[in-house]
Amino acid sequence: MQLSEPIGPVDASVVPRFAGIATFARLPRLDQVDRADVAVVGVPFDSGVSYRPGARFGPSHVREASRLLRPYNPAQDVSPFAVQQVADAGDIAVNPFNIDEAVRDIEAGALELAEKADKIVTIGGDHTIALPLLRAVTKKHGPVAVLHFDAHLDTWDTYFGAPITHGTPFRRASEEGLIDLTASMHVGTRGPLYDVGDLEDDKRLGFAIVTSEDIEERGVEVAIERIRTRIGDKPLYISIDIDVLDPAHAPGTGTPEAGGLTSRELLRMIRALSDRNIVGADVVEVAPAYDHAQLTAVAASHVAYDLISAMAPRG
Ligand SMILES: N=C(N)NCCCC(=O)O
Ligand SMILES: [Zn+2]
Ligand SMILES: [Zn+2]
Repeated sequence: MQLSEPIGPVDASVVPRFAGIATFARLPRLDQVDRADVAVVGVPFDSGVSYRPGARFGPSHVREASRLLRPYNPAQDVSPFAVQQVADAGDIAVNPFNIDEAVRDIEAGALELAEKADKIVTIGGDHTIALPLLRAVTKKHGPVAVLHFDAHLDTWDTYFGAPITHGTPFRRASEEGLIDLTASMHVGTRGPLYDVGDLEDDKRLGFAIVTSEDIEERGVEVAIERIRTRIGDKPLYISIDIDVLDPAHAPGTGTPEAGGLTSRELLRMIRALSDRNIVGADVVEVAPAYDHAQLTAVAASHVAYDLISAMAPRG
């Protein structure tokens, strides 16, 4: 925690929210506050995608859409920028032509940032980046419970022989022992797979699953109960692929799947985690070229805001 009062966002009643350079939620930059309880960092990398490219433009698009966020979050009864120092750490900019080098540099960038920030909320970028982010966060916390919101499993083995892609981060992370597989789960999965073996492989790794259909059939409350029981009080890393939302709520993404969650359902699940031990989070796969009226970026910025709110100290 900081000794002095946190420096909050630019006051929208003094400087109109559409003015000035966009940091996340108009927060100070990390170099303006020295250190932070929570740093928001962009990773503009999308060389791991299997379909539509463009998530490299995600961080700046989400920052633009985050101008409208306000300082008090009634859904969690917390002022997330007043009870902890939150700052924008800019981007970890990496080589778009060399995935191995990029992944090494994302991990190094996250480790360097962790010296100045207790927790990191990363805006992607494609889902490949979850692998180096997990490598970094587990250096401090050991294996973490991973709560993975996504239409996809992202535990496939390889694509075109490539082991590090946006469809494989949780396979590699499982193999490396980064994930506490007794406490991890996918939420919101749906849509066509390659083979029934995809699900068998995933189960063998040890993930539990709450599908989009489960949520439709049994409701969000039941899903929340299952999530809370599964993760317990383990150090928790939350990885949110924005394509967990239905394309109606998040069209701006690279591998959209019909039949997904509403943003209201997703936000409700995140808000139910404010008493858990969240050690880091990412929001990935926002691809502005397919977005309309900032629909996807507004959803992603609110998701990041509620993650930061859920990280805030209480009482
Ligand atoms: N991580 C995301 N968004 N997508 C993975 C899709 C893998 C595939 O193309 O089959
Ligand atoms: Zn996905
Ligand atoms: Zn994904």
